Order: sequence, then C-alpha cells, then structure tokens
Amino acid sequence: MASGLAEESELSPGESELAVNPFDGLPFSSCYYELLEQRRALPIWAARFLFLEHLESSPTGVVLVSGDPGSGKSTQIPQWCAEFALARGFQTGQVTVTQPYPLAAMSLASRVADEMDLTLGHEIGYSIPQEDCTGPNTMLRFCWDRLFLQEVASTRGPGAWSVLILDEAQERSVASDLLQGLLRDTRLRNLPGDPRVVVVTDPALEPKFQAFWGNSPIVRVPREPGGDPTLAYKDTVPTDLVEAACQAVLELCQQEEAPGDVLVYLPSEEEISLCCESLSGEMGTLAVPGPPPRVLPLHPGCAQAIQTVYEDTDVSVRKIVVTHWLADFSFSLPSIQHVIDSGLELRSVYNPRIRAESQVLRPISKCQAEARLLRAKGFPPGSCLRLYSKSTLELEAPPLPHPKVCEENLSSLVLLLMRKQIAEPGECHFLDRPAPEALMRALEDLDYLAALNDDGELSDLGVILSEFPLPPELAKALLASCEFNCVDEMLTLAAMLTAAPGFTRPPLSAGEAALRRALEHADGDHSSLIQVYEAFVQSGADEAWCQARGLNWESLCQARKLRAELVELMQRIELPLSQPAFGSEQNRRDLQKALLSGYFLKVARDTDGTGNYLLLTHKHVAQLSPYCSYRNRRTPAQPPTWVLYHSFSISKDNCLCIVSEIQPEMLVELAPPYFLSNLPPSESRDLLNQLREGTAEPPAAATETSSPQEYGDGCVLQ
Ligand SMILES: Nc1ncnc2c1ncn2[C@@H]1O[C@H](COP(=O)(O)OP(=O)(O)OP(=O)(O)O)[C@@H](O)[C@H]1O
Repeated sequence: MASGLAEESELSPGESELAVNPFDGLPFSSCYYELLEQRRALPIWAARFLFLEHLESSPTGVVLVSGDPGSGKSTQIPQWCAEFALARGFQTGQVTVTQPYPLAAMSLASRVADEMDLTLGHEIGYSIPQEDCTGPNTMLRFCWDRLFLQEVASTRGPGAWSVLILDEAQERSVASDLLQGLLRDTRLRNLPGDPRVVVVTDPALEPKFQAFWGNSPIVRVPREPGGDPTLAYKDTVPTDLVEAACQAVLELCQQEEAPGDVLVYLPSEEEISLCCESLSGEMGTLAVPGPPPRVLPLHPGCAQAIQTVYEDTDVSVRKIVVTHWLADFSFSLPSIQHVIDSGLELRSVYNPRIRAESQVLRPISKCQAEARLLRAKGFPPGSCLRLYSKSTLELEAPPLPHPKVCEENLSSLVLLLMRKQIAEPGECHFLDRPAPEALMRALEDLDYLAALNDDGELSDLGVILSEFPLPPELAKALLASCEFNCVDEMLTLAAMLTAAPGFTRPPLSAGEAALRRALEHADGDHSSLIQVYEAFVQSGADEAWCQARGLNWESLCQARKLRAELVELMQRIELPLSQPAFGSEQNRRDLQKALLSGYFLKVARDTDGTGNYLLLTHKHVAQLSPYCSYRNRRTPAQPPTWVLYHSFSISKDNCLCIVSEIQPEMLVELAPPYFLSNLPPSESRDLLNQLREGTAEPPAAATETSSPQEYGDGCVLQ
C-alpha cells in the first residue's frame, strides 16, 4: 500500500532535514510544516491509515467516508488519494474530486495546493464553469460535479481517473446522485488500472449511502471532543428575518464575554446582501473596544473574494460571515464561535407539469440544522441562536436534505445520461427516483427538440446538443443560428442567458435607470442582452461602467469567458461561425428564427391586450416580469401580442422573464408540426393551425412588419 509515502509526509524538519516533496522532488517549505501541524490536529487524521487500508483492499473498489463538517474530509482525503495514486504511478490518470459548488472546488484546490506545497494550476488544479485552472501535469483536480458529469458523458475531459472522490454527497446534487447511479454496477476492480471511488458524506446520510453501496467498507471519522455550544431558540419566527439576524449580531458584538467570529445563515442571496448592507452601516457606530467587526458575504456570487473569509490577517478584528445553504457543509471556518440560524432556505424548484420554476422558501432539514449548530462547537464552546422554535424544527423540518434530482428540470441530465448510455449501455440506479412525470417531461421536451430519433434514442442532433454546457433548448437555438447565419449574436446571447441573465435587479437611482434604459433594445430583452454585452466589451470590461448602470460586473466577465468557451467548442466540432451583423433588419429576423427553433415550447400570447399572457403549452396565465423592457415603454406603445420567453416563474408573481416579440407565422414555420397538434385546445392553437393550413388572415401586427414568404426557409436541423 501507499504507506511509505504517507509516513514520509509525517516527518517534520527536525526529523529529516532532507525531506522532499514526492510530487515535485523539491524540499518541503517551512509553510508546509506549519500547515502539517494544523492537519494533524484535524479529527480525520486519526483515521488516515484505516482509510488507506480500505482504499487498497476494498472488495468493490469503493470506500465510504462519513464525518462531521470541519473534520477535515474535503482537504485530507484528496491528498491521501493522491499519495495512493502516486504509489501506483497514476496508471489510469489523475485523482478527481467532485464538488457540488464551483466556489468550493476553487477554494479547496487553493488550500490543498498550499497544504501539499505544490502549485495551483500545475500539480493541483480545478475546473469550474468558464475556468479551467489545470495543466498537463495536474495530478489532483477539484471539479464542479456537473462539469465532470458532462465530461464523462461527452468526449471532453481527461477521461479515466485513478481515484474519483465524490465529496459532499449529502448535498444530493443531481450530478453526484447520477454519477453514483452510473458507477454502482461498474465492476471497478475488473477495470484496467484498478481505479477507486470514494464517497464522502455527513453522518446523517451514512445509512442511505451504506445501503446503496452494499458491502463497501466505511471509514467513520471520530467526533471531535469539545464542548457543545449553548443553544437558544426564538419562540416565534420573526417577521423580518434580516432585522432579527442583524439585531442578534449587534447584541453578540456588544457582549465582552462572547468573543469570536459569527456565522449568520439567511435564506437567500438577496437577504445576505441586505443584512451585510445594514450591518456594515451599524458597525462603524458600534461602541465596542478595538477595531469594528468586518462583515463578509459568502454566497455563489462572491467568486474570487471567497478566500477573504478564511484569511486571518488580524485576529483582533471580529468577522461576521453572512451566508446561506452554501455553507451548510462546504465551508468550514475554524474561527467561528457563534452561529445565528434563520432555519429557512430559498430554493428554486421546477414543476414539470407546467414547465415552471418557483422559488420556494422552506425549512431547512434537521441534518442541516445540526451541521449549522456544529459550526459553533470547539474550545471554548460557542453559541447557536435559532431564529425559530424547537417545535418548528421538530414538526416542520424534514430529516434529510431534499434530493435535487426530484426538484430540477431533468432535460439536460436525461440528455447526458442517454449520451453516456450510447457508449456504455446500462441502467442508472437512482438513490431517489425522480417522479416519472419529470422524466417523461424531459423526454418529451428532448423529442420536440429533435434530440431523439423515431426509436426514442439519441439522434445525431441530440449528440451534438449534449456537447454544449447549455440547456438543450439554448443549445438548439445556437445550432439553428448556423442555419440562419447569426452565430455571432447567438453566441453572445447564449453566454448572457447563462451567466448574466438580464436586468434582474431594479436600478438604484434615477441616473442609473437612465443609463440602463439607454441599453434597452426596441426588439425586446434578448436583443437588449446582446446590446449590453457589446457595450460592456466596448467599455473595456470596465467595472465602474457596470456599477454606474447597476450591472453585475462579475457576471458579465463570466459571460465573456463562456462566450470564448463556446466559440472554441463550435470550432472543435467544426460548426460554422458568422460575421457580426447585429442591428440589421435581416439579422433581427434571423435571430428570431434561431431563438424560436429552440424556444418554441416557451411561447405565450396576450389574448385580449390586457397584459395577461396565456402560455401556449399549459393554458396558464402569466404577466411580463417587472424588469422586462416592454413594461417600461412609454404609452401608447403596447406590449406585443405574441412573445417568446426564457423562463417562467411562479413564485412571488406569475412572471415571464426575458421576453421578446415573435410572429405566429414564424412559430408555425419553425416548431415541429406534431408539437402544434399536441397543444391543448385554445384560440391560439386554432389560429396557429389555420396559419399552418394557409386559411388564416395574418394578424395585423405581423402584416405590418413581415411578409409570409419571409418565413419560408424552415430550420433544416429539425
Ligand atoms: N480554502 C481554505 N482556506 C483556508 N483554510 C481552509 C480552506 N478550506 C478548508 N480549510 C480548513 O481546513 C480544515 C478542514 O476543513 P475541511 O473542508 O477539510 O473539512 P470537512 O470535513 O470537509 O468539512 P466540510 O464538510 O464543511 O467541507 C478546516 O479547519 C478549514 O477551516
């Protein structure tokens, strides 16, 4: 086994002056030994040899690891697996660690590179959307799990691996569940190179994974000794959670006997921002000895700023970290002494019946509540204030986190699964089966998009769609843009819809609103997105330019990277690019056609001019989102009758987001005929069928701007 290496890295400078790093052959730095001391103090260190033994001899090739948050699983297991793989000469490739959140993959790679005394981007790397920080010599890679699933299913990525670590399996991300489902029947021990799989979880999920993985050995990390935090509940849930959380933080900061950093859990990113704004205002005026506390947000939008939550440059400054579900398991900050837990989470849940997303505010699971409490454990023990009652937790909280596979739109994942099964046909065992309706809906949507052939198998078009890191309808629109000669604009749109989907934040000031209005395009929200992107690039990707317009600079930078990635992908699979033509009348129509080729499932019609749009597929009524550019037009401009929308949300309001006008004739030309026949009976469907049969009078709006023959060139890809 790899114990030779494992023992070697236990040496300290006094024990061996000549100890060299086995991964790069260089002597260890003093920083390595400092971090080694910290690593040895982690609860998981005691389980090191047991883990390596099981990794060597597991009869199934799979090892389960279960331990509390902060016990050292995410940082130590990958290093031990790298030692194991090195001892076998990395015969079948690198060690890959999947993470459910890109931010965690990035942050862990940086920490592990330091702990191993290696270079980030060389021996240690990470792959997250729009950022591949790896090199030809990368032997340990942290990867967003969805990206890894995409790599496994398609032709991209490094292919084989020596050890695959599925970390944070208790988060129940769709990709992690699916990867386990695909791997369960793989006889790892019979594969070339004898690869290994490690599944890492919180103890609450241990029985479930143990039952799933049969007789695979399990390593239980002993719980850290240390006092339990004092736990307090609120009798009633406060009406204003942000205010209650701020109040609790301020009270803690004024107590001299309660030093230490504070972790605040709120339901959503919006509340995190409000809380940080409010606390930052208060901190300057707080009568506390020493420097004012530092308020830090922690959510997926924080990107590069993430390391600041770990930095300990000045221990005399108290840190207040404000976060949500992201830090339930993935971010362990040892300096935390106090936790304030709102007990709620805002999650996006997909309803396949009406193809709608809704933002659901719901109680966190008991398992998450326990993980949050444990953040305040230690010497001396800290405190945890739950902004809810004990009976709320006992009666309303589910025992375990919800499996995401039961809450997401599955069309992308079914596409990848079908792609994978072409190469290796077999069954996917679900840890929890998605509702049959969700799977059927996903298959139906893929069929309409022509991703399936007559036998229900993946078509050639489906294979190409699965190569794109985009939802199938957007990938289809991008492919259609090759037919309609507007690839340049559709690339921008695909990148913007994915990374920076629009004007979702209201402008803050009149000046900001005026600057932003200048970016709105007469043709609707999709063209506005292209216009915003082009203006952003022209500004030299200037952060101040974005700020002045209330635009998210980081999202726009992401969009730029994604666009470049998509261009590369198009070139690799030899799809044609086109010259920019944004703004011309021809380009406007081409863009509409390409969009409709992918989004014909998302069309709505205002039947009586009141702003109530009837969705064609579900007879559901919705309104334009308050941020839709058509809503801001001065009278007498009327919102369009027929629209195509990017998403439909049924949370606070019933709204269509990112909307552009279309002509029904175009829909008739571009949607598959059987889609139109399958629509539920409505006046709109009758009208479309009449148009198809050539028996309808074109609506006035359509005759004004377009002639029927303009829609004659149907999408060949269909
Ligand atoms: N990016 C980082 N920078 C600095 N320290 C870090 C970083 N990531 C982890 N650590 C530290 O490493 C230690 C072990 O954390 P680790 O993430 O390995 O625990 P874990 O058991 O995986 O917990 P979790 O389930 O919360 O991820 C903790 O003390 C943590 O503060």
